Amino acid sequence: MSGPTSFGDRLDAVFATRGRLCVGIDPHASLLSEWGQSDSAEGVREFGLRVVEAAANHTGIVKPQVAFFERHGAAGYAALERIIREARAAGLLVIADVKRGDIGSSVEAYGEAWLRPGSPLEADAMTISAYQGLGSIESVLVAAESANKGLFVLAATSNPEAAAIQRAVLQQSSRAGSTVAQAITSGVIAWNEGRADAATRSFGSVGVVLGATNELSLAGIDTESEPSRPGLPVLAPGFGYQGAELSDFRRIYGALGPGVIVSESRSILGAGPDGIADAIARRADEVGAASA
Ligand SMILES: O=C(O)c1cc(=O)[nH]c(=O)n1[C@@H]1O[C@H](COP(=O)(O)O)[C@@H](O)[C@H]1O
Repeated sequence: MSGPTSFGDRLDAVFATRGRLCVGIDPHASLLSEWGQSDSAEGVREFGLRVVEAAANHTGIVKPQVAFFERHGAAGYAALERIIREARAAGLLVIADVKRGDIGSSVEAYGEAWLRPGSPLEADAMTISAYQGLGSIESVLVAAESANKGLFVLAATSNPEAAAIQRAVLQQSSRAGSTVAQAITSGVIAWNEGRADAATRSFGSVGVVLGATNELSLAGIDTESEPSRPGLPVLAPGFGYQGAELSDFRRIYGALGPGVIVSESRSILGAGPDGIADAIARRADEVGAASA
């Protein structure tokens, strides 16, 4: 096949060739110290490049968490630019974990920062928040689609505080009676189904974040019905450090399993610079077995 490939199709190819483990690049101050790096822009850069090198040999997806780079201001951003560039050059799919959200032209500018081809921070996908309404991120949905980029919209996140808002039931709109998480997920599925070439895509280019620690049925997420077409990409943090067990993968995600990206940060990064490659290789095997 020639020509540019949609994010969903690239994700499908990565799943097939490199598996579904995503390594989070979260240079916490405590980890930097364990890794023998200073808590500085240089330290986060060296940490990130080391993770990229190890990930490129054993898995297909990385997710830098922008907050840990933003702590170091402009120099932190320069470090992140380099890490993203090297990760993409090594063939990794990069999900920028930025959790942006705003309205109209403001959110459109966030989309340009992280997804526009040629932007210094260009990634393959970004995390985004639609709590101002799914319509508030329409401009980014459109821009991502035309640039063959991906989005992961927060739906049912892994943190315990999220339930009160994400499980709240909508009073108005065409999705009245749905939970917030369910309405966001249905809206994302509808968007993917509405693309002109949807029938030929294995996965849509827009996914949702569904934390593995969340009780998804209480959030109104349907994990039992036939999967949507194209399939729904699901970014799944919560395994590892936050306590969810890979042995529960099927129970948690059910029919959504084929689209799930297992994302872990501290549980892998804690292996340190000398153990990181083995830790990624081992976890990638475990994720492959649990999701097979
Ligand atoms: O969007 C995310 O990646 C995310 C969503 C969510 O619901 N929960 C969640 O923990 N995350 C991110 O996933 C990473 C989890 O890190 P660990 O708990 O160390 O595996 C952090 O970068 C979080 O910001």
